Amino acid sequence: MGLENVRNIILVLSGKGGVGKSSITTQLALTLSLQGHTVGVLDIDLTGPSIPRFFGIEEAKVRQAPGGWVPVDVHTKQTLPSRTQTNGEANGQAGHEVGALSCMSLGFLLRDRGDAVIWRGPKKTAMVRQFLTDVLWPELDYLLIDTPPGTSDEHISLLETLLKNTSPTPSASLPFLAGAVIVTTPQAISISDVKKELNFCRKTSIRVLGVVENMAGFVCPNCSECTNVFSKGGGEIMARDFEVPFLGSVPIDPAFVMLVEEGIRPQYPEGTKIDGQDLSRSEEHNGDGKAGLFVDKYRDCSLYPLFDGFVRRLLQDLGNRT
Ligand SMILES: Nc1ncnc2c1ncn2[C@@H]1O[C@H](COP(=O)(O)OP(=O)(O)OP(=O)(O)O)[C@@H](O)[C@H]1O
Ligand code: SF4
Repeated sequence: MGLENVRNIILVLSGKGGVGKSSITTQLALTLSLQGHTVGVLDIDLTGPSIPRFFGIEEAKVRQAPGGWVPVDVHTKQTLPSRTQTNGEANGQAGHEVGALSCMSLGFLLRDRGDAVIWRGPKKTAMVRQFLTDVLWPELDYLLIDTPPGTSDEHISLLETLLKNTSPTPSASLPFLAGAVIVTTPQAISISDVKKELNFCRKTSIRVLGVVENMAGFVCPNCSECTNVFSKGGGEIMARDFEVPFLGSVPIDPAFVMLVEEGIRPQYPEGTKIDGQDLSRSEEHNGDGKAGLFVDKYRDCSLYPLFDGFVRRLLQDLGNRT
């Protein structure tokens, strides 16, 4: 079984496509790594494997070893230089310890990036099983599984295989199926879809670790304003109704898109604040294009402080089992 080196498994689910599930998975993984944990990401969104694009490693190829596939390293364990805050105080660290991050996705196995995957149920089922059993993960604190939207053949085979090979409690030697993070957007349609996802978790006894409401507002690239484009708060109300934790709202940040698309380090106008946190930094950065580590640039993104908070809350709930 390819999961024997994994301590905790977290699923990322969404009721419908395009709500930002893969971008949330990416940011949860980067944040866990920035908190010093060793992380893996398994992308089983077979019809739209986008995780390699988010990490900027689309050209990477997975190596076949005698026991299975060797996942691609997004970055290794290392120390990044510490950041200096705008108030001039160093953050108190000699450096920032970052845990290793590796990734497996069908995207690495397709001959051409544009190749479409049009498979029937049995082939999808076989592929998901193979991804769960044949990937040679290194020792991982957390494995995040990015799933396709909705509740599909992939989900059923994923759960069948996982429930056989994981433990529902953190005490056993098997990986702990910690639960699921559910991603939604504020629009009503996506919220009604996500209710189906919450019901799916109830029926399958998957613990909901939290709901994230993505694209809840817009960070203006010209001024320090974050505007709520859609009505905010639907995700929180729904989480309350279902008695599951609400992790928080994530605004649309054009700087995050530029980071993913162009590899450009996020920069914000003086005084930009999100949830009261000042994002301006005293350091001057030039546009360093594709060069430089993705995780290092992500530290400057407005969304990182939010995810840092989400992950801390989530791990506290889980009892920080690493
Ligand atoms: N908070 C955000 N700020 C800026 N861009 C975002 C944000 N969330 C998502 N995006 C962008 O929206 C697009 C869709 O996001 P993503 O691919 O994560 O959605 P998805 O739910 O995984 O989609 P699918 O189900 O089709 O795979 C991506 O280009 C992503 O960069
Ligand atoms: S929020 Fe203000 S600065 Fe930003 S685009 Fe709108 S009007 Fe312009």
